[in-house]
Amino acid sequence: MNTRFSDALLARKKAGFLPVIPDIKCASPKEGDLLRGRDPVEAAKLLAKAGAPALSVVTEPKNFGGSLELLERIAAETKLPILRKDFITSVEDLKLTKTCGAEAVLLICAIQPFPLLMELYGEALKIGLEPLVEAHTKEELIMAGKTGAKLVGINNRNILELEKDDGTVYATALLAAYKPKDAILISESSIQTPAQAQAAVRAGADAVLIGTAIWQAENMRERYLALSEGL
Ligand SMILES: O=P(O)(O)OC[C@@H](O)[C@@H](O)c1c[nH]c2ccccc12
Repeated sequence: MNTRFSDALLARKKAGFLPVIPDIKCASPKEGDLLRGRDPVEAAKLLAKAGAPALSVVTEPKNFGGSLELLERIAAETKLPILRKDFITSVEDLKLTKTCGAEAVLLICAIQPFPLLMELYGEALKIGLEPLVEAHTKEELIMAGKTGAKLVGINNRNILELEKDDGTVYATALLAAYKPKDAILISESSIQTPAQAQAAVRAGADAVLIGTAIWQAENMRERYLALSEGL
């Protein structure tokens, strides 16, 4: 039996760590190439060894340099529950997500009307994927609640601007009060320091999702460990 994505986060929290989900992201529209010669599969393995309870893999190719092949390789080689991060808008895409070995899938409120979001949410569950419903505004969080989401993300940046804006964890602090009751909350994007990760948790997040700050570190393992401290 594979571990569920959300259970892995809660287990890490119980063990006394701040659950940090590393985002395996090859490039960012804001920062450009993030790999700087590193192999993303090796980096995923290194972060798994450092204690990451779960991973996120961005598969969008044009702006983020990802691929489904990358997802497949990381799922096979790390055995961790993986979230597929992309701009998913069809049931077909959900099926592919499962085939490639993901446990969870990102559904972004901002990119689809509510009926489609609802359909994708239901289909994801049927296929055996845990949906992470991502919001950036109060309205979107309320929309996430209406889907019945148990796993909710607050994106501190605006994904519609391809995250070129400067987000701050303040977005999590402002919006956390509107999260669906009993949902597990993940604060995503623009978290750079241990203090910011801790601030997101104080604001109500159960876990944080961090890409750029880990990739920009000279020593990814050390940066990962520093961000996970202090629960
Ligand atoms: O690199 P950062 O600022 O730590 O952010 C990671 C992640 O949250 C961000 O890349 C992201 C959030 N939602 C997305 C949807 C698609 C692609 C990427 C994303």
